[in-house]
Amino acid sequence: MSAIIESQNLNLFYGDFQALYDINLAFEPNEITALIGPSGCGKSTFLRSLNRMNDLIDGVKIQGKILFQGNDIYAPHVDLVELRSQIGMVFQQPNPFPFSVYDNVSFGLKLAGIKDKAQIDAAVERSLKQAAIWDEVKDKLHQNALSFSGGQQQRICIARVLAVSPEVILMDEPTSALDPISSAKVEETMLELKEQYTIITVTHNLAQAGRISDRTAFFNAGKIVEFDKTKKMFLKPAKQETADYLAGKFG
Ligand SMILES: Nc1ncnc2c1ncn2[C@@H]1O[C@H](COP(=O)(O)OP(=O)(O)OP(=O)(O)O)[C@@H](O)[C@H]1O
Repeated sequence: MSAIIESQNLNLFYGDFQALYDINLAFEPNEITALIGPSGCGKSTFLRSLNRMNDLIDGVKIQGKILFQGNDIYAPHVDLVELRSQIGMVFQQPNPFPFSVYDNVSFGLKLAGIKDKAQIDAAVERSLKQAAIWDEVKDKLHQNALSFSGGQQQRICIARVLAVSPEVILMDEPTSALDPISSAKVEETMLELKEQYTIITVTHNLAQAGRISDRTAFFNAGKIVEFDKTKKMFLKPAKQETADYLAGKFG
């Protein structure tokens, strides 16, 4: 299989501080990859590099390449709105806009210039169904998204990403702000979504990584220590450092 998105010798600096060192990771389509590691090891920084969210931060310097479908996303003239519709992101805190469910989910389509109401209605329904929230909101599409529970808001945010038909979905601790039942629903949704999308998720929850991910990348101090199939890494890690982290000896 060939990777849908990959980093090649990625180094990232915040001013003088180097946060990532020579990261080479290739992500297979239709898989969930978990990024794990102790606090501050660079997981979120790496995730944000994959759709250029770090561009928003002053003083960031990036070396190396991120190839998406073979093309360097840091090449000049890359359209960032288009890039972020192909590589969407879901954040730790559900962050719906303070307007209706319908307006949240259709936001990206309208931004892309789509005006046909029937087309927008169909995309809103498809996305909410894929995000496993349709049944809960179908009669409340014009209710403010902020009036729903945290778990529902997170699935509305997932639907907002899906509406613009991404290939890759980046998730930064998507369940850590949720109660266990909402978390389980989001995990179930992720497993359904991988049939059609590629998911890369940061998680502090090793049990969650074990439950839902196909592969795991273990970061420590800005470097990749180990990257392998999750079952293999969790049962028989290649490096002592990984074994110690998985055993809870640090981090
Ligand atoms: N905007 C920034 N400016 C300067 N340094 C930053 C910035 N964002 C992150 N860092 C530093 O880069 C390093 C990696 O941070 P990052 O948030 O990527 O780690 P993480 O593994 O995602 O951590 P956590 O699990 O706590 O979220 C840390 O030392 C952090 O302090």
